[in-house]
Amino acid sequence: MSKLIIAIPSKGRLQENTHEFFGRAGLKVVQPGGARNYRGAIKGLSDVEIAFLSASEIARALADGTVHFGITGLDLVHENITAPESSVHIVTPLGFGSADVVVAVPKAWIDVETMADLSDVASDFRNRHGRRLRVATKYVTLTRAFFARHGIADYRIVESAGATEGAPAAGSAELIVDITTTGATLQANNLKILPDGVILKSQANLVASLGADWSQTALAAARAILDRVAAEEAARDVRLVKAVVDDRTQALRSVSQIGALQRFSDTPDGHHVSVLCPKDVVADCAQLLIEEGAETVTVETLDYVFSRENRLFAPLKEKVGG
Ligand SMILES: Nc1ncnc2c1ncn2[C@@H]1O[C@H](COP(=O)(O)OP(=O)(O)OP(=O)(O)O)[C@@H](O)[C@H]1O
Ligand SMILES: O=P(O)(O)OC[C@H]1O[C@H](OP(=O)(O)OP(=O)(O)O)[C@H](O)[C@@H]1O
Ligand SMILES: [Mg+2]
Repeated sequence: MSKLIIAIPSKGRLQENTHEFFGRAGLKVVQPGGARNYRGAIKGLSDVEIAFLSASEIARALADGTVHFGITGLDLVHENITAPESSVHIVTPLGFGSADVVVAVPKAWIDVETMADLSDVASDFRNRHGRRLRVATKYVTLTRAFFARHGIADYRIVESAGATEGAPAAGSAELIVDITTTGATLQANNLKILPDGVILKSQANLVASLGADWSQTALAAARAILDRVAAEEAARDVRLVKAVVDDRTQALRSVSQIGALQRFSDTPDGHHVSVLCPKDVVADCAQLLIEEGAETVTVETLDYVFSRENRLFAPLKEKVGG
C-alpha cells in the first residue's frame, strides 16, 4: 500500500520551473505543513507524497530507491549515481535547467585548443614542475571518466564546493570542470571552454528510480501523473482545426498529406471536419480546407490530449514490472 513519492527541488534554480511544470499538467503541489516543512502532497491525489530535497539529494534518493520519481539535472544523475542505466529510468526531459558541464582553461593558454592539446600540457607539466596538473571541480566522477576517455592521466582533482571558476586565478588549480549556461562566469574569470571538452549537455529531467518499492498503488499513481504530463505535452504540439467543407472524406484526405495530421472525430453529416494538426502547419491546413469549400476555418489551442497509449508510462511499467 506504499504511496508514490516524488522528490522535487526545495530550492535553487530548478524549483520555480518544477512548480510551473506541475501546474501545466494540472497538478497542484501543496505544503500543508508550511513552507519549511519538507513533505507535501498533490491536491486530489491522495496516493502521492512530495519530498522536498535539493537537486543533488534528489539524484542520491533516486539511486537509493527512497523516492519513486525525482526532478533533477542530468548532470547530477551522472555525477551522483554509480550505474545510472541500471538504477534509474529517464522518463522525459523537461525543457528547463539547461546547462553544459565543460572543461575550461585559462584564456592565456593560447596553444591549448583541444583535449589532445590538454593531454600534451598535462604530461609536460608533470615533467617540468614535478607535480601534476590540478583540475578544480565538484564533478569528480564525470571528470575522471571524461579524462580517462581522452587518455589523460597526469592530473589531480581538487574538489571545489563553490566559486570553482575562481580557482585558477586563486592559484589552487590550473583548470576547471564546471557547469555553465550563459558563459558569463567563465568569461569574467578569463577562462575558455575547450570545444571538444563539453562533457555533458544537461537539463532537468523527470527520473524514475528502478530500486523503489513499485507497489500497485504507486504504479497506479504514477500512471495518473504521467497521463496528465503526457496529455499536456501532446497538446502543446497540436491545434484543433475545425471547418465545414463540401466533402468530408475528400478534405480529410487532402489535409492528411501535410504531415502527421490525424483524423479526430466523426460527424454524421459528412461536412464537418475537426482534426488535430501539428501547430507549425496550421496555416497550410486552413488553406487546404478552404480549397475544399470551407468559408471559415477555426483553430483552437488545447490544454490536454489524452491517449489510450501513454508513451511515458509504458516504458516505465516495462522496467519496474507490475
Ligand atoms: N547556470 C547554472 N548553474 C548551475 N546549475 C545550473 C545552471 N543551470 C541549470 N543548472 C542545474 O541546476 C541543478 C543544480 O541546482 P542547485 O544548485 O539548485 O542544486 P544543488 O547543487 O543540489 O544545491 P546545492 O548547490 O545547494 O547543493 C543542476 O542540475 C544544474 O545542471
Ligand atoms: O554560465 P553562467 O550563466 O555564468 O552560469 C554558471 C554559474 O552559475 C552557477 O553558480 P551559482 O550562481 O548557481 O552559484 P553556486 O556556485 O553557489 O551554485 C554555476 O556553478 C556557475 O558558477
Ligand atoms: Mg549549486
